Amino acid sequence: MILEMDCGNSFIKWRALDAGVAVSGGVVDSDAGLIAAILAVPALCITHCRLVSVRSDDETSSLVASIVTTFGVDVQCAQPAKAAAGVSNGYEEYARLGLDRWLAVVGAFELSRSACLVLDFGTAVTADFVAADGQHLGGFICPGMPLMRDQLRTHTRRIRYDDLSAEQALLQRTPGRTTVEAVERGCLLMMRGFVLTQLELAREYWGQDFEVFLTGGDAGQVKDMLPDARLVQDLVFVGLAVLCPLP
Ligand SMILES: Nc1ncnc2c1ncn2[C@@H]1O[C@H](COP(=O)(O)OP(=O)(O)OP(=O)(O)O)[C@@H](O)[C@H]1O
Ligand SMILES: CC(C)(CO)[C@@H](O)C(=O)NCCC(=O)O
Ligand SMILES: [K+]
Repeated sequence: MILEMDCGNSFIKWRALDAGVAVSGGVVDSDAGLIAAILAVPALCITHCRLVSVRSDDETSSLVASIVTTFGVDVQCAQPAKAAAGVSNGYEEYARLGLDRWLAVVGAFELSRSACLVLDFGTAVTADFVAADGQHLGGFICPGMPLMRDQLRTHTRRIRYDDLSAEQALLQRTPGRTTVEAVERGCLLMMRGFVLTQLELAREYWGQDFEVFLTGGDAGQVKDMLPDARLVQDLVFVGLAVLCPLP
């Protein structure tokens, strides 16, 4: 079985594949939580492991060490590249492009073989543009919902509310009549506005001739704006499998 992990800034997403099929997986918020979650699944026999991390080298090495010790397997870590799988990295310094973005772009191009706009709604929101010939043009990074709401909560005196009322507030998009509604809906509209500007740019480049890929925890909050977009929650894993093939 292959164990694969996507180590983001807030969460680690993991899953175990048996003959290419996901047999278990989850989302955890710490290394210890990850090991515990995997050990809690009966009859998981991990033989190979691959991961992508946007964390610091120290944090990533420490996670790799825990996996090696606990499961006795080698760990392949996705590495930056100037070009791979038909995609050319568009960054001036290719190694500075976030590896999750690089894998998502490789995954999207693998699935579409056409021009694509890749939108990731995680802790940060990112957009990446890939032309039909595989040239990555670059992209945009801005705060996602978790960062936007935390900035407001941290830097104001009177914005305070709990997670449950936040969830409730997002069920509608009319102007907020409570603080929680005003903040949650305001941040959501920022994110949705971002989507519109990215679409506008993609249309300037490619007309109607491109595919939109959505991924990340908050992708569901914009899906209705893009009926033709492909919501691929495991897009980073698609790219990871392309760049770190395992038997
Ligand atoms: N099952 C889930 N687990 C964790 N977060 C979720 C889940 N479903 C939705 N979310 C939302 O997704 C967002 C986090 O997205 P995601 O997990 O893609 O990012 P991340 O790994 O924290 O960050 P990044 O990949 O950008 O470094 C949060 O706003 C969270 O509320
Ligand atoms: C932007 C994030 C945080 C999104 O997860 C990640 O891709 C990252 O840390 N990137 C490095 C900076 C860059 O991509 O230019
Ligand atoms: K991500």
